[in-house]
Amino acid sequence: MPVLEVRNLKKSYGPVTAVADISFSVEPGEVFTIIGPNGAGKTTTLEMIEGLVTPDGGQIEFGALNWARNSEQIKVTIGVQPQSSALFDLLTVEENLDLFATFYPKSRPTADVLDMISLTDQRNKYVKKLSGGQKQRLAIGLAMINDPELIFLDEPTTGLDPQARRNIWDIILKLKALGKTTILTTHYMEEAEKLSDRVCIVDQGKIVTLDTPAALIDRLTKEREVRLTLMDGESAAIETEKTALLQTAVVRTAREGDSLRLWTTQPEETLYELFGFTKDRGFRVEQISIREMSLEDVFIAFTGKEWRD
Ligand SMILES: Nc1ncnc2c1ncn2[C@@H]1O[C@H](COP(=O)(O)OP(=O)(O)OP(=O)(O)O)[C@@H](O)[C@H]1O
Repeated sequence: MPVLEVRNLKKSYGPVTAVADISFSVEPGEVFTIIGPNGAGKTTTLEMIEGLVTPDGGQIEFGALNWARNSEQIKVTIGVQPQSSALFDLLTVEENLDLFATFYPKSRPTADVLDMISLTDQRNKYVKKLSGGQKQRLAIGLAMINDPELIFLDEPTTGLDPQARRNIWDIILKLKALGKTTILTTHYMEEAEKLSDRVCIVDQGKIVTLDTPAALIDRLTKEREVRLTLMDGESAAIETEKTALLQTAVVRTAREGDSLRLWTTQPEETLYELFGFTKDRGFRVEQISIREMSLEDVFIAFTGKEWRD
C-alpha cells in the first residue's frame, strides 16, 4: 500500500494556476523526487500535502488517513523540514532539537538525531554561528525529531557548496537505510539521479513524466548526440549536415560554424555513412565525440526548457 497517494491536486492563486492537476503515489522506503523549472508548482504541491495550504481540489491520502479526519495522526507520521530561517538563532543546536521534540507525543532521542545529521560536535553551538550547510542539516534533524515515516525536504541543498550538498545526501541515504520514505524537491539533476528511486518532472503545474531515473534516461538513450568539427570550414559542415539529415536514423541536427551536432538513433551506422561522405568529398574531420544522455537531457526533452542550477 502506498504511504502517500495524491489525486488530481489543484491550486490557484488568483489568476495564477500554481498546480493544475497532479496525481502520484509514493511507496514505503522510496526517495521520490519532484524536479521542475522555477514556478512549476513543486513547493505548492508539497505545502498542500503537508497540510499547510488548502487545495482547491483533489485528494491526499496517507494510507488510510486524510487531513479532514486524521490531522493529529498525520502530524506524528510526517516530518517537514522547516526553512532554515525558522530555526531559533539564540538557541544551540541541541536546544533547537529538544524544543521541537516537545511539540510531539513521541520523539527520537536527540543524541541519535545529532549523530544522523553529523552535528554531535556542534551540539552546543548557537544556530547563528553555524554554516549554511550545518543549518540545513539541523533543519533536516528537526524534520526527523518525531521519528516520522515520511519526510519532506524542499530543496534542502539549494545554495550549498558541493561538499555540503554531499553531506545532505548522506543523511537522505541514512534515512533510506532506516526504511523511511523521503519526498524531495531539488534543482540539481545529479542529485535527483543519484538519490531517487523515482523522479517526477513537473512543469506548469502538471506532471510531464514520472519514472525511475534509469527508465527516464533509457527512453532517450536510443538517441545519442554526435558532435563533429570539420577542418574545411563552414561550407563543408553545411554539406555534411544536409547529408546527415537524409539518414532516417538522424532525428535532428544543429550547426554552429564548422561544428555540427546531430542526434541519431543508430550512432554507428550514422558515423559509418558520414565518414563515407566526408572521405568521398575530401573533407577532414578534426574532432568527433558521442555523448551519453543524462537526466538533464531528459528534462530538456520533456519540458523544452534549459535546466537552471
Ligand atoms: N502564496 C502565493 N501567492 C500567490 N502566488 C503564489 C503563491 N505561492 C506560489 N505562487 C505562484 O504559483 C506558482 C508556483 O509556485 P511554486 O512555489 O509552487 O513553484 P516551485 O516549482 O516551487 O518554484 P521554485 O523552484 O521557484 O521554488 C508560481 O507562479 C508562484 O508565483
